[in-house]
Amino acid sequence: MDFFQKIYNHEQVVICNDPKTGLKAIIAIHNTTLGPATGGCRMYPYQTFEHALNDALRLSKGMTYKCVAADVDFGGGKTVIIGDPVKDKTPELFRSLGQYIDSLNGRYYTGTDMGTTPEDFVHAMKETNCIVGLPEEYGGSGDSSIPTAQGVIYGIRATNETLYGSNEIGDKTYSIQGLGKVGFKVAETLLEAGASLYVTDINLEAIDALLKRAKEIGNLSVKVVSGNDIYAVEADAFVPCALGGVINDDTIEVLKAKAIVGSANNQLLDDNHGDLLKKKNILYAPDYIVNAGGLIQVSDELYGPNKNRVIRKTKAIYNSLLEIYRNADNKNISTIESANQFCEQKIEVRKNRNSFFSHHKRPKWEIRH
Ligand SMILES: NC(=O)C1=CN([C@@H]2O[C@H](COP(=O)(O)OP(=O)(O)OC[C@H]3O[C@@H](n4cnc5c(N)ncnc54)[C@H](O)[C@@H]3O)[C@@H](O)[C@H]2O)C=CC1
Ligand SMILES: O=C(O)CCC(=O)C(=O)O
Repeated sequence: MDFFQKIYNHEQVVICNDPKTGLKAIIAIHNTTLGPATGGCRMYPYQTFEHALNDALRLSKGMTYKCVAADVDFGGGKTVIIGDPVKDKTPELFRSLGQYIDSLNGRYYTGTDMGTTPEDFVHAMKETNCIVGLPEEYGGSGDSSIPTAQGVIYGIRATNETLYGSNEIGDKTYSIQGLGKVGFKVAETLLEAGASLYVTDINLEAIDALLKRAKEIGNLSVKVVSGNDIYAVEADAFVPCALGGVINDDTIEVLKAKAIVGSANNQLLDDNHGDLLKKKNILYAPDYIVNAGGLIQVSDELYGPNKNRVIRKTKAIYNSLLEIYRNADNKNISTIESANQFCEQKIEVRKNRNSFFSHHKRPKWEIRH
């Protein structure tokens, strides 16, 4: 497909190339109808530029929807750095990225995503004010995976409520893919509630750490499975907390879980996989609804951090998801279609208001500099 066709629905795509620091990155700004774009920065050893571009485009579009659904006055954007987070990180690389972000003059704010940590952005912040999710000692709101994990737990509760008429989480079995910043915390909460788990991670240290934590909690109902075996285990809910695209023709074929609720961005390889899940009677919690906790926290920083506001907005994930499930059921559509319609209607309303009043004066609020 032609490059411009591919980016047709995006407002702007910035290619960052700095041979002096080794930075190769793509910043994708999808839509700024609601406000300046925001979205974390992922670092991954993409095999090709095409893979990286596709990821940036899909992730930034997801951020637009996530902002609408979470009632956050931002638009959707995302950065991907092509590189290995274990070997290729340097302070200079992140300072260079900071300069590119700064060149966008407040059109885009970034922070962490898979493969990056708040500490990386302490370097980037030396070059730009447009950084969120910094460590608390640098004036940020700290680890955004905490509210993200809380949001996933609210999502699991709403799903259990819909399927079983009770939002209890402790009497069920969950299969968790990925025990990183979010997946580990979700696993911990489920174990504390008394649940049984199947877990997998390509990082064996993460698995060891969870087994150790399970011992401390006193719940040893953790079974470790390898790789793709996670899809076929008998679980009440599959909880994807690693990569996107994991819900596809192959995995839907073998999935035994009755529901999917996880933090991974872009879990469905394609939106038509939402229909396939519906056909198979697997209740899918749209990823961008349940994983909004981190976004809620980092965007809140721009008003001055306030933990109570973050907790209140993260809790709202529970009712939003119940409403999306109800609408999907009433209209006989997939849950992702139900969530998309909910967001697209809101964007349309805002677009009309923007063109009526003077849209170019955004942002209306006083952003901290
Ligand atoms: N951190 C946050 O606040 C948010 C994270 N997300 C999404 O949630 C997902 C997880 O994010 P984090 O926990 O922050 O990332 P992370 O990088 O801390 O953890 C990801 C974990 O998945 C594991 N993993 C990678 N490939 C795997 C595979 N094929 N099979 C099993 N495990 C695999 C990694 O070893 C790592 O332990 C990502 O898709 C991210 O975009 C979404 C919203 C906010
Ligand atoms: O906006 C951010 O910096 C963090 C949130 C994010 O990237 C996400 O929810 O995927």
